Amino acid sequence: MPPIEVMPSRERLDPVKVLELAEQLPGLIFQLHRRDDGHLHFPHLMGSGTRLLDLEPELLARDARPALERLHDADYPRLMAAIERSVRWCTPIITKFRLLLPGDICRWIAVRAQPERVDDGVLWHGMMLDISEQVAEEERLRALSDSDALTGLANRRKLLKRLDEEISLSNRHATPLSLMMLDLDHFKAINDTWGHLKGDEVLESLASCCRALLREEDLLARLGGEEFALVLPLTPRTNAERLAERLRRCVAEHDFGQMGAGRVTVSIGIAEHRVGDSREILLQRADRSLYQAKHRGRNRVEASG
Ligand SMILES: Nc1nc2c(ncn2[C@@H]2O[C@H](COP(=O)(O)OP(=O)(O)OP(=O)(O)O)[C@@H](O)[C@H]2O)c(=O)[nH]1
Repeated sequence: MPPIEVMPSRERLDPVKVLELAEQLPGLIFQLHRRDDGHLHFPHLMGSGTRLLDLEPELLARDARPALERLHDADYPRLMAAIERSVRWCTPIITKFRLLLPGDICRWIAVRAQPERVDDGVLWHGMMLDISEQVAEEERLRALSDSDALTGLANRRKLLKRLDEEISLSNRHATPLSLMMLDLDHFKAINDTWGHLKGDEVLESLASCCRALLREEDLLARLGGEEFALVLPLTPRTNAERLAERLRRCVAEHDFGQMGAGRVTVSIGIAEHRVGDSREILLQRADRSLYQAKHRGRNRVEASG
């Protein structure tokens, strides 16, 4: 048997074989040219990824627009800005974008391209790879790391992140922001009397009860155990108090199955953000209000702000 030449010398490389190999590559390799007048086209496109585009390479060799028109609306300006930055500073393009394909299919594509100045503009040598599966996995993991397994609500981590964002918006635009802390009353007794599983059901029902009364932009999170928190953007203290009273009543009147209505109650503490205060201070003030609600008899709302 003749020996297999694993790595033939460059001179003896068969150009046809090299082209065949390039066409088999997952993803695609390309050259993108930008003329000084801004016109973009792909002089070369190769690899199995060209089939994904479903556009004639000859067409794209003259004009890149049919491919660019397939970009997701939110990604088009970002990619154009990355191209312009690359032209200006001669830095590589390293980004990802969504491509909308016929049949409402959306794929995430990673691109990496090295610019080179040529006589009439800039020429990039690059590659693109379909990374939709990795992006979906990343999103799944992110959702898991941001949510509470029992109730499906946001967890403490997500709440703190969102609170930071809302505090910064409230500071910048002087818009109202309230934070609510909710804690089930005598939950230990519920567990002890009806069992831990029933306790879990109560926590899940409480989450649904609250969710039904909230706006899209409100964020309800389970901080742990029987303690919940609610971020209320654009909500002054008086409105938060009204909502808290509705939540309190909703829980007190809710029928939690075999236990009967009126056996589960919640205490609620509210604090309205004061411009300039830190996240920790807002959390402490809401906690203090909750403590007062417990101290003054439970199944009630207290606010500071
Ligand atoms: N079923 C269930 N119970 C939990 C969970 N996490 C914490 N708990 C229980 O919640 C109870 C909380 O008890 P405490 O902190 O004494 O509070 P409480 O009995 O609600 O009393 P007050 O808050 O003062 O009204 C404990 O018995 C915990 O075991 C959970 O995920 N599921």
